[in-house]
Amino acid sequence: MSNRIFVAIDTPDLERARALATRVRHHVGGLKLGLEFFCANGPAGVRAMEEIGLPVFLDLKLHDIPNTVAKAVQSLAPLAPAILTVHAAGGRAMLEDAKAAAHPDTKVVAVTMLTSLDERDLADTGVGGSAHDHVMRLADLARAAGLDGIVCSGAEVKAAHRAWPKGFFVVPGVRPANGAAGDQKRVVTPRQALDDGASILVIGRPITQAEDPDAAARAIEATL
Ligand SMILES: O=c1ccn([C@@H]2O[C@H](COP(=O)(O)O)[C@@H](O)[C@H]2O)c(=O)[nH]1
Repeated sequence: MSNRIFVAIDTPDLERARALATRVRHHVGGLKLGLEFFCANGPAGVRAMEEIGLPVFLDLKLHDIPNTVAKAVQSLAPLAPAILTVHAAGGRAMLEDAKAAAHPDTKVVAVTMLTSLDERDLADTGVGGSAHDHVMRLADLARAAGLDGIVCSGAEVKAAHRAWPKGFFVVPGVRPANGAAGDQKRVVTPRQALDDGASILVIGRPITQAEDPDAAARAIEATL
């Protein structure tokens, strides 16, 4: 994949999503559709976005008992997304069953620790220790369960890549130098994330909220 930016199309409005994706399509390598889009538009919306001709990453962060997640992944298989997310915290059986139920061409990746969280948030959920250790633990679990890779922040990707050289590493929480972090707490620049081993970068608001999304995507691409 020559362009490793997946633009996060976070809107419930299909027409806006289509317009945005069409506008930036020459400066990104794929489209990331998340819960906001999927809850509003469902599989038909995903198919409409696939027509734009870029790989689609379905970021649904599935997390439930193994049987429920496996059935959900099975229902999504006809869409054959390039990438699909589940939560690593669902445990080994859930991860194994999700991978087994997915379309064979879909990379199933496990969300480790959301980039909007820091160590204080982690402690609030009853998990002690560092973000680094938590991500590494969940990365080990994802690998043992046969997944293709993980979602982590740029702060952990170097260590995760070293421990899992063949893993696929999705890095959100990416901001151009001096870009507004918004609700993201573990943030790195696109260049840093790639240098440290990211397979793809997920970038939303720095592109989609820019006055000229096409120019913003082009400017980020130029830094890579
Ligand atoms: O840990 C995670 C996992 C997923 N995301 C998603 O990535 C984008 C980021 O959007 P920005 O506007 O660039 O902040 C968004 O769709 C999240 O759902 C994440 O941010 N962190």
